[in-house]
Amino acid sequence: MAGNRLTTSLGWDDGAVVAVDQRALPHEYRLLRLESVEHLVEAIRSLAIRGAPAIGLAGALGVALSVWRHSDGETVDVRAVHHDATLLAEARPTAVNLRWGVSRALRRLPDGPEGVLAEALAMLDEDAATNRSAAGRAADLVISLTADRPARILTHCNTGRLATAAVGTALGAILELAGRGRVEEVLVDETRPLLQGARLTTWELGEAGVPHRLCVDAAAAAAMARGLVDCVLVGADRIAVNGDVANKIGTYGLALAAARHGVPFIVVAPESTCDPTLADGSGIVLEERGPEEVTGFGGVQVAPARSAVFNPAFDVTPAELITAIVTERRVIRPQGDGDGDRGSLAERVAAQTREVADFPFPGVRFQDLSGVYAQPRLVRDLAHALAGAYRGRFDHVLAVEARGFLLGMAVAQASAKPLTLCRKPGKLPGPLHTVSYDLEYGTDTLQIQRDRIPPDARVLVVDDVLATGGTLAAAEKLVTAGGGRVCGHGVVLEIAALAGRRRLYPSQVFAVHTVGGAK
Ligand SMILES: CSC[C@@H](O)[C@@H](O)C(=O)COP(=O)(O)O
Repeated sequence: MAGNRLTTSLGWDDGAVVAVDQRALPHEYRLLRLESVEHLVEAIRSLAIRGAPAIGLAGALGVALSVWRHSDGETVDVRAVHHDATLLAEARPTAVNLRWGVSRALRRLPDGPEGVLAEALAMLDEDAATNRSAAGRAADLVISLTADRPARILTHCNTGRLATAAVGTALGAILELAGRGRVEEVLVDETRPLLQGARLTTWELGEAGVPHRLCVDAAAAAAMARGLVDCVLVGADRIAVNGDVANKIGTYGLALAAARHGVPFIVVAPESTCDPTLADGSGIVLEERGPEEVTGFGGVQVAPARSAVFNPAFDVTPAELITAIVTERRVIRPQGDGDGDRGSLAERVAAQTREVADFPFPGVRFQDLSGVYAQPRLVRDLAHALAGAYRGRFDHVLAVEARGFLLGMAVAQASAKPLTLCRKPGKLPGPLHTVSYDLEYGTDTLQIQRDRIPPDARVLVVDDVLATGGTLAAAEKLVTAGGGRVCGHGVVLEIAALAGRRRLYPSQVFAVHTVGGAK
């Protein structure tokens, strides 16, 4: 088969498993023809075939190979097949997909070689459909959680077509986003020690023409701190019932950094990666690999000979650090799932917003967001969306009294930036900056303390509703009076008919949800 290209990362060819040799990429595209279970097991152990979905499919094809080898046309040596199945299932311990693939193919043993092979090939087709569905769902979620512009995405390891039978999981979602014009750049962790990111993900992104930059694993947290990442997308090797996720070593550190910087952390995986037997991640066996993967680099010994080595291939990310797990069937919110979590952020806001006629004065249609504040996860997602819209462009949050305080605090926490309160008269001890302005109904005055916002600070102004823009324009004047600079305004709801956006021009406005008219 050498010289040919497979349309998938692995398949079946006349009594043999064929697979792209992922050890040789990106320098050489080499195909393996594996005619014995022993060779297939070795290919899985040595990461010639790798990635949870791909090794699951390899396990199923391996059972087909075993039945093929141990059949005389009339009967199958069932003992020998079960022996091979055990070897296959134990080739690597962490990805539950491997056992899933082996046992699913084994269930067709009574149907003989053709039945088992048909099952394995059906699983390849299913994986393609699974990839498409999960990738589309994850892309929708990323768009709903990030600002209305192409996203900067960080990914780890390789979760693309090499790791699956089709477009991939997390990388599939990235390609889907790129197809929708929603990717500015992908930061690719090199993924020490075996460099699946540097060798394989960059290769796949290059072939797909998606802009990307490679970084050392240790640069990921710094990239988030510098506001270069809007979202982290990774795959998984095993997902416990509570949402703890095992994935390539380094994933846990990424999740910690993402939580620190308010960056959404999304896992994309097939349902076959979910392990219903494990209540949480503490029971996941984490593969430890040989010391030579760490002591050397590119075939050159870099550490002193016989250095002791700690080389776990995977880690477990606790559910509490994960924004969402997306499969082909569902979006799981490990921190809690409720009706309010479904749909885009704008739809969720719309569902929780009530318009009240003639309040507080006749002729005014009041937008009551009380329902929004009653949904803690919605507030968290709003805060991440507002902070994400200006990521890397602000170092201070200003919240406007009164309902803006609720949101401003959440944005300050999500972005780890200091918060200043912009208050009505008589609430703050001086010295103060004061501005009076016209309201949609009447006039009002706002104040901030003079020493709160450092000179030259880049300030994100947060409020719940943008109506005429009078309040936010006044808040902007207070910021500039203190020597600061407004980088933009963030609101949950914009009433377009009142043209507040025009009043604030040229300052940028990010609104999660817009309603047409209200007066
Ligand atoms: C769609 S692949 C998902 C995971 O399997 C992937 O992120 C990963 O950790 C792979 O590890 P590997 O050791 O390369 O098999």
